[in-house]
Amino acid sequence: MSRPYRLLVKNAKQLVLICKNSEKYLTKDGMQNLCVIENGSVVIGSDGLIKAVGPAETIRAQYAEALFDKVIDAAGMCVLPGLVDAHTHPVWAGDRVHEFAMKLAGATYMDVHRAGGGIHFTVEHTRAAPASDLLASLRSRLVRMQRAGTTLVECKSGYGLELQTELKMLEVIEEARRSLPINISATYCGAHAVPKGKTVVEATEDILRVQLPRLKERMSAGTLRVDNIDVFCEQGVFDLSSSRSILQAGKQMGLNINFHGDELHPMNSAQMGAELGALAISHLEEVTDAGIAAMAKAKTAAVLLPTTAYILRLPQPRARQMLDAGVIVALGSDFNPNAYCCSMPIVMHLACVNMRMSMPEALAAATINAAYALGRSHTHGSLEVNKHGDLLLLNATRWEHLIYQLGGHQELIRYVIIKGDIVYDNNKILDL
Ligand SMILES: N=CN[C@@H](CCC(=O)O)C(=O)O
Ligand SMILES: [Zn+2]
Repeated sequence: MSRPYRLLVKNAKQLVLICKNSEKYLTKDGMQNLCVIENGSVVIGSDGLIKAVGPAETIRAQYAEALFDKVIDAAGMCVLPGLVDAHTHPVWAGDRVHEFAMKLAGATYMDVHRAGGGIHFTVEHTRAAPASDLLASLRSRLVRMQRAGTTLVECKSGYGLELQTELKMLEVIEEARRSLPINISATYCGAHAVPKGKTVVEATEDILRVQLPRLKERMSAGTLRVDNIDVFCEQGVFDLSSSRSILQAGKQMGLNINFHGDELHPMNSAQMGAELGALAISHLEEVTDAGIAAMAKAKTAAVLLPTTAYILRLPQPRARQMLDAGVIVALGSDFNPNAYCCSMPIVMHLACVNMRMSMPEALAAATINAAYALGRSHTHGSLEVNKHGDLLLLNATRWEHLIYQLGGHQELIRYVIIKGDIVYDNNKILDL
């Protein structure tokens, strides 16, 4: 018989709870003043949920008689909630390393896209790839993210642009969800680009009349779980009105609206998303002041993606204006063949240096606010009783080292824990 408690992590130099009053998200001062306990412990039950967090002395007294499957002495270490990556495109075949060279030589994202590269290149390879290959590469990407501290990740389809391949991608995501410990939020992104040979109107019709109805059947039958609907709302891709009709149709099916907006051109995507009750909008490099105000009012999260602006040499999203206006700011890696980054610690570092966020703001954005953007902040994003026991242990006495040491997360992260189980032990890997 299993013992009543799965894990005790005791005596952490810093135990970073993020928040402690069941906040669904943090804004403004709440993001600056994270809840941190010096010398703390956390208890995870056999159901994988957090049973207690607090000062080490208090937990020691309360759990003096308890039995634990495992005890980790975290003296000299920091404990943080597992990181949440709110935006990724991790299912695809065919890398685009050749395009990186083109972009370094001056080609823009849309130059490459119009020349038949970019998303179209990946679509061609992903359509041709067997599901087993897509699953194998997805697994290794997710394991890589997990090693960098991510315990909940959003995963999009969107390199099929027709029913069969979009379903193939969502099935691969579903299989990963069933077979890997990492938590997944699945997103249907059939409107990621207008497929070759179709107009926007035809592509929109195909999504509304063919793809979404089939998806609805599969969701009702319980063979596919999809959480969010996404569209690339952009000049030369899906315009405002086609984006609106696709997002509305998804919402009617019970999906959360969570889409790409105002990336390369100001499209008024933010205002449209706020009006539709979008849970999140990603990118926002070109969002207007009115868009920022609308998102703050509607509690629509802004998922900022520092790797995109960095790699494409775009203007940075105006994080400071959004934060000052009270927008719920979250972060994502945007892992995709254009931006090959699996590491949320690197994303937080870029957010601090290039977008002028503070370290506490970046950590809040990569935990509780990213969980909010995925509709999961009641279960993830902070170390609070009854939430999932997903955490990281750092070989450092201050948590800020995770952001400060650019690219140092591989050495810093000692353990990654999901629902009380150790899913990554740095010492064991290094011993191999
Ligand atoms: N902007 C649209 N989609 C992706 C890029 C996808 C790709 O280039 O394959 C993004 O979020 O950056
Ligand atoms: Zn994206």
